[in-house]
Amino acid sequence: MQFIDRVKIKVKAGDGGKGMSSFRREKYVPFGGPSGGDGGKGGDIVFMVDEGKSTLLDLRYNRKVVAPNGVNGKTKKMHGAVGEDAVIKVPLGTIVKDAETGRILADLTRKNQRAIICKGGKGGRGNFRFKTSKNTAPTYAEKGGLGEVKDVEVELKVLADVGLVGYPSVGKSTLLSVVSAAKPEIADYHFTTIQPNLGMVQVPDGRSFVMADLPGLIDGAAQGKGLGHQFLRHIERCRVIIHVVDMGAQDGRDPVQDYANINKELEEYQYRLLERPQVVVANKMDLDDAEANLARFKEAYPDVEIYPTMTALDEGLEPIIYKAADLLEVTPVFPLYDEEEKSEGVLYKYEGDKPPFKVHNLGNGRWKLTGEEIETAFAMATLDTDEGQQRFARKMRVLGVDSALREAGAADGDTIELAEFEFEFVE
Ligand SMILES: Nc1nc2c(ncn2[C@@H]2O[C@H](COP(=O)(O)OP(=O)(O)OP(=O)(O)O)[C@@H](O)[C@H]2O)c(=O)[nH]1
Ligand SMILES: [Mg+2]
Repeated sequence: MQFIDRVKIKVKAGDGGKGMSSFRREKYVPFGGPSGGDGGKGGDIVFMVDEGKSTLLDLRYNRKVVAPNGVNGKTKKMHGAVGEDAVIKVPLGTIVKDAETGRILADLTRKNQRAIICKGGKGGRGNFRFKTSKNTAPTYAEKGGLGEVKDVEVELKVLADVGLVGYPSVGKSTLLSVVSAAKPEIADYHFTTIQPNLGMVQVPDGRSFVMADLPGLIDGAAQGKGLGHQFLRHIERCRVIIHVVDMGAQDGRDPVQDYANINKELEEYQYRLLERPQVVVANKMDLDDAEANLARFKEAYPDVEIYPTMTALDEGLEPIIYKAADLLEVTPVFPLYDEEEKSEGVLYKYEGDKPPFKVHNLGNGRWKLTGEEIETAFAMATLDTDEGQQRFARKMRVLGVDSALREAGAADGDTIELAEFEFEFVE
């Protein structure tokens, strides 16, 4: 599940300090030689991976980053101090492009990776450097070099960190709408949400993460009921789950049972989603039976930490945001893609669990892929951003199908079944 977070910023490396022009003046040394020191180098603009970050939110508030200049050279051959590098910390998977040319300046895919995006200007040389046998008293000293300036586009293909899970109409979309700027559709009928919505959540202490509002689950989802597989698949990439339970128990539902049922579906699904850390939310505490239901819930699950909320009234959400951020810090980062897997585009792997995909060998190296879940597979990687849809429509390439056909020895007109395939988006 991905969407694109993109910020344009201006960056400027520090200018080099001026070289000094001066002469030694000492007692008993009437004509001292040149003694002007070199200027310091200007600071570089460095982008660096910080695994603690998952969004580019900081950059939105700081659109111009300037590294300090080098200090001018001094007398007595003393160098000016070097300007410190300005280090811009970004999440793993960030790409830095030149905004004018679109050229990729850095693709930050490794832990602690650093990339110099703008070089600081060189320090100018002081006049003592220009002393020669012919000119023993040069007055000339160099100016410092200018620091590079660039407009850069910083781009991150974001994976959702936190996913909202629960039965339909428990208030998942409402929760996302309150804690982020996202505007998902909210309504009192089931399955209002059929595609994930993503929002950026900012924790008051400065941390931030991406939250996905997912379609509601129902009993039997793990067996594929009610588009269950499609919906559960979205959760695979979320590191932390916010499990929302409706304590109002409308529609004759029982929150105690609901909680167990949803966890059962998570457990039965192939990637053992139940092992993801959960924040359990008791929503709709404003409704009549909610208190009594919550008491029963606590009795049934004395070990479960539960957060009571009235999401629609924006009550009780802050502790949930903190808790989710804390859990993210101790939950491993899902790698965006491995080094080897990376080609020009981002490579996605889809492993089918339902009916395998069928490849119809049309001959002449052409083939057609069909299967119930193909759309889901593609949507999973593109998500429903406008940009994603366009990419989806125009620039996708499925890999490995030719070799699968070859291996199976499929003649023209034959159809083979495929359990998994890889695809990538090509720029
Ligand atoms: N009384 C009350 N109603 C709430 C609260 N939070 C949400 N609701 C209402 O519950 C209904 C469903 O809310 P949604 O946020 O659309 O629920 P959802 O879980 O996203 O539902 P699906 O997308 O269908 O899975 C809406 O009418 C909300 O206004 C709350 O704290 N109290
Ligand atoms: Mg919804």
